[in-house]
Amino acid sequence: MSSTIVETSNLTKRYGGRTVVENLDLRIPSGSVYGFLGPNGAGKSTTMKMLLSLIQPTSGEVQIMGQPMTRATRRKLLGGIGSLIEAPPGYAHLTGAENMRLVQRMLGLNRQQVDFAVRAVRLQDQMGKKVREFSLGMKQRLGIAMALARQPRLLILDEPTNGLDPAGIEEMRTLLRRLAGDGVTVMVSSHLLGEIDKTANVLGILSGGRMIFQGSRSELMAASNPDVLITCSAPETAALTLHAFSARVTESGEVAVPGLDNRQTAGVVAALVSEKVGVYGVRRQEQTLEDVFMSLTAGGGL
Ligand SMILES: Nc1ncnc2c1ncn2[C@@H]1O[C@H](COP(=O)(O)OP(=O)(O)OP(=O)(O)O)[C@@H](O)[C@H]1O
Repeated sequence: MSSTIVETSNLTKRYGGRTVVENLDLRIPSGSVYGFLGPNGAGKSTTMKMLLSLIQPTSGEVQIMGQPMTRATRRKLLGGIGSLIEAPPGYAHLTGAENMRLVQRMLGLNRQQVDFAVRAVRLQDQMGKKVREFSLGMKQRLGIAMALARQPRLLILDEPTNGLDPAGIEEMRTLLRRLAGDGVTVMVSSHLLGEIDKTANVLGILSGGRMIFQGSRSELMAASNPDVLITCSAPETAALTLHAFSARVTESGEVAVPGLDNRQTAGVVAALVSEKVGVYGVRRQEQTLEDVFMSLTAGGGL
């Protein structure tokens, strides 16, 4: 069995002359929580809709569970995928239980499957309420229960934390982790790294329709190249000496030099010493994952 549950090659979507998803090579390992990140408009929803065959790619391929998504395989493959795209589904004037019964009938499921899904999202005590009385978080969880009822191997969730308060976000995190623990692969999108970085073990970062990073959190941190900060006797002179490296003096009086590897750092220090600048200290700027994400998506790539 393939250890990659979703794989795309050169997946591309154009609307008119505009390319909104470009040559995407997505790799979602089986059993992972895959955090699909990118600013609004980056193309996350469009990609998810292509994975679900809701829209047709302009070019490129989608493989799910080792099989290409085609007209012939579509029905079977979609049977193994649960999804929540756009606003949570569910009829507001019906109760949670009535909504779930509709799903049960539509998909030809048994009672146990529905009960399992409702328990998985911890809604079993709220099912008598009308959906219009649900909080947004409860509506999202009901939507996930609907997606889970068919016991999918893959769950695709588009921004399930959108509009949730911090407690709701935390609840969603716990739920996704639990699902992954039960063996469901979860692909979840967000425009906020902080909302999914603790849940996801693989990250895919999209910017302007292109994948600018795909890998683990630690790979993302390793791929970043934080500024080198130099404390020295004559910051202005140092910045001038290192003008070619785009050095600048920071507010705290250090000299910040971007984009240096270790060898270049040693060269820069040697250059300062030969200019008779006293070098007191050299360190890398501390970066959070959020900093790396922000600079990646702002700059458009690694
Ligand atoms: N049917 C369509 N026709 C034309 N352009 C579209 C269509 N659907 C999406 N787009 C454009 O494609 C780009 C990507 O949209 P998409 O919804 O995939 O982004 P996203 O990353 O999911 O962002 P968001 O979080 O805001 O939904 C946007 O610029 C959007 O305007």
